[in-house]
Amino acid sequence: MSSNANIKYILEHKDIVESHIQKHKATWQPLAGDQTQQQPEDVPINVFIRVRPLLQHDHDAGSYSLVEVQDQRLIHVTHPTIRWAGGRIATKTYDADGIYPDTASSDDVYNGMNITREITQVLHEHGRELSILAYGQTGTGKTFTTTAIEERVASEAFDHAMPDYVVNITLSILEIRGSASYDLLSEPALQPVKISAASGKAQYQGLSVHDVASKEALLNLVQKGKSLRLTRSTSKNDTSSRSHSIVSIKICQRREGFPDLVSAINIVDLAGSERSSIIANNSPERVKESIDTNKSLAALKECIRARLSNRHSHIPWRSDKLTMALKGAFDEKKTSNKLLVIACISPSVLDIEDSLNTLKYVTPFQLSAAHAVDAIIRQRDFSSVDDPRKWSYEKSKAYIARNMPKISSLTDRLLPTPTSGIASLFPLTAPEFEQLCETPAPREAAAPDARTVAAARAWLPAYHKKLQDLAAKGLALDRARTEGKGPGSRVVARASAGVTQGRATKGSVIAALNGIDPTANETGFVLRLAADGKEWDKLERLEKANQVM
Ligand SMILES: Nc1ncnc2c1ncn2[C@@H]1O[C@H](COP(=O)(O)OP(=O)(O)OP(=O)(O)O)[C@@H](O)[C@H]1O
Repeated sequence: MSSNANIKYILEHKDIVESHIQKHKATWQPLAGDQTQQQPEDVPINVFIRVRPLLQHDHDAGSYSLVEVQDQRLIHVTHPTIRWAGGRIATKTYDADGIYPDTASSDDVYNGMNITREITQVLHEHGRELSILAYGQTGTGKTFTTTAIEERVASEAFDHAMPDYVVNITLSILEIRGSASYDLLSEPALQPVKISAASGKAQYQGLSVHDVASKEALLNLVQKGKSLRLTRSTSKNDTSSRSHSIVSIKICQRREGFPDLVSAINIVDLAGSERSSIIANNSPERVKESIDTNKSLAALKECIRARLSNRHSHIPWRSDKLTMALKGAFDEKKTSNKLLVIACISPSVLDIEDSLNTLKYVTPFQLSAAHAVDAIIRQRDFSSVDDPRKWSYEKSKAYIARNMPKISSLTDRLLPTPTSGIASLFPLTAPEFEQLCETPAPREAAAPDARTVAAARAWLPAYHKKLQDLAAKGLALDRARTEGKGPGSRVVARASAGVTQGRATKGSVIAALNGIDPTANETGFVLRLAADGKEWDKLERLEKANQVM
């Protein structure tokens, strides 16, 4: 089923989805006290997640939130999907070093990310580099978040400098647009910058460096430079930044008789990631831009992964301009350098695929030993009163039949003797067990009532019309392709005959929908909707009883 059709269905069935979310909430397991703590300081990367509020365009579309923040380490994202075979609602849990719900202020985020602590360390150690990187789909709050971070970093870079040292701060802002790079502070504006890799680091040709004497001067320049970033209107954001911007603040501290302390802070507002299905509907220029963006985000991921692996893997930082510019963040030799990644996500139904993609991208950047989700699975014991391992044979069998229809045919193998309980399911891992439990129960048969019959009668003409169009289109397509001799033509002809003679059955509809007509998914969705999603079986019985045909 197409993604739009899926979303439409989810929007229209908010009650079902919200009831699933409530049920899932009842199963939340709190983290043990020590697991709620921030990760230790001495890891090279920390990952944070910020959820933006629903925006006006979400409300206008009737959207709602599928994201629940449990606490500062755990977030749950519900993902309903609709297929011909039925709907499925699953909730996935992710963890991070800090998670900020839509109610969190930018100060909450800044404090939670411990940026003040990191800046103090940067200012006290020669050669240390801090990189703060905002990642996420377009329109999720990366610029909103990095702008607030820049404001506070601008003050703290001055405020937390070493006492008795003379402080000299410089600023440069680089913009990377696909394969080209520009100086956002040059005069005249937007001069190209050549980035190359030499002597183990990025070299810039044409990037201007500006002295800043105060917090205000620094912020003015940042605002001026970032206002020149390439923006376009996208479906999610009227002023979407279509480039990566890297604000680099270098701090040089001098004191007579002491070695100089030179350190750096990079604040990176990445271009929004986009899914290929969205990219495909755009102009060739936009398509290329998005492909370049996605390529550089993929290169970034490779470098971060390589940095985290314990195998001293080769770090492919030369593979892209972005990774060259952020080399310090992956430099294994500079163990005190730190990368803070903040993933920005939207809670809206409209964006759920992208939000999941963002979480899938960033959460592996944590060191797995400290993963809170792993910890929960480890700590979970099934010793509560309702411990499934202690269920009787009957209770276990009934549970499988009710909640796990996909494996109910295996019940005899799972529960081979009357003394076996659901514990026979183990050694399924806890997540596998949960996954199975999430499979929706089969629909219950109920006699069609008068309202159902009336509803079915009301939509039936539209249903027939749709099928006729579909069959005609399918036939034409097939004729053109096979001159009426291909195997598909017989299926279409049968479906078509069924339709035109008013004998459409569920089988002929599915035959017509499956693989013959390019719009089959959408049409299938219309039919499902017309049948109110749950009414298909009832309808079939009505058809059989000739009540509506
Ligand atoms: N936490 C938040 N609270 C209130 N509004 C927010 C929040 N996060 C984002 N917004 C609003 O959402 C819109 C999009 O935010 P922003 O431009 O920062 O997104 P972005 O991720 O940088 O997008 P792009 O990648 O397209 O540039 C803006 O109108 C912004 O004000």
